[in-house]
Amino acid sequence: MSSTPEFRSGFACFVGRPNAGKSTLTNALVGRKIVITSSKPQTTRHAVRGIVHKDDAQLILVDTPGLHKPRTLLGERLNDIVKTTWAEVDVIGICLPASDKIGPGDRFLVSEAAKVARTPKVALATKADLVSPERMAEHLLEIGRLGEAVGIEWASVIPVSATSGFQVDLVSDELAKFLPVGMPLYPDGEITDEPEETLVAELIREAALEGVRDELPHSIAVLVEEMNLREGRPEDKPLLDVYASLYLERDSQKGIIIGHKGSRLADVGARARTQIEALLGTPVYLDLHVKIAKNWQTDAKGLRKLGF
Ligand SMILES: Nc1nc2c(ncn2[C@@H]2O[C@H](COP(=O)(O)OP(=O)(O)OP(=O)(O)O)[C@@H](O)[C@H]2O)c(=O)[nH]1
Repeated sequence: MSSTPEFRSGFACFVGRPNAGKSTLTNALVGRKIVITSSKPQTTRHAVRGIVHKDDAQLILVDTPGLHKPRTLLGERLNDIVKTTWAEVDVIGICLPASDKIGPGDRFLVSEAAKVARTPKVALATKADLVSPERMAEHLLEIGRLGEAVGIEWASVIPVSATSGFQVDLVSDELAKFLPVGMPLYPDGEITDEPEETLVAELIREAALEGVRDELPHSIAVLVEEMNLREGRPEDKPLLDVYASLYLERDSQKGIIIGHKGSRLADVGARARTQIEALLGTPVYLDLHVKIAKNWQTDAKGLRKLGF
């Protein structure tokens, strides 16, 4: 038998009241890197915030909308969505900043999380660098008591500082323990901390290149012209409008990309749209136009912008 531990892959999300340090911890874990790839089917319909690549695991951090005390039916529905996510991930990290006393906001979140009984929960005492060891000890006791009060058995309780790096690796090790054994869901692909427009452009480019990479090796560039949430949509049914141009170098390449009666371009659009939705966690309307980049070829800055 091999002594190599099995590879694990799966999903985690961070829960915590505003300012609890979720984003900072996500960035620290991911190392400011977000991996985007289009060569594998996305396995989550939630927004991927970052992917932690470890030797023996791949931890995909997904985003959830904030949970609020429901005052309306819509509020309740939104909370249902959040709890569905909590039930779908493999482990939940609950961020409780050591710099603050546990308050009603924390209590509400933790008691809601307790209702998602089957997902393991790791308590993270964030912002450890801001407090004395005595205060941290007190905080850890409070966390223990809070768990008991709401019926959560913490899988572990970890002090961590995202800004100093203290125990950030321990957090990823601990979260990874709860992932199922499985192959990486994302390849070790391109790593970037680019803004969303660039990531979206890259997804469209990948979709367009699929199957024609040999014919059009470096000839496709994509520019996202505009990306906006459509106005007037109900809060629980957002739609993101994405207007993008797909630039080719020569007229003769148009046929390859567009296909018979536009069939290939329609496929490219559909594939890209699915990917963008998985990345951003929002339904997307994608308007994709094919253009020739002749004018760009004399414009060095424009070419660079397009990635030629
Ligand atoms: N000193 C210190 N500050 C931190 C740490 N983590 C986060 N912060 C700060 O705390 C503030 C909130 O951090 P965020 O990561 O944005 O918190 P969040 O939970 O994502 O907040 P929301 O997006 O509002 O839900 C920021 O000013 C961070 O710089 C930490 O480990 N140490």
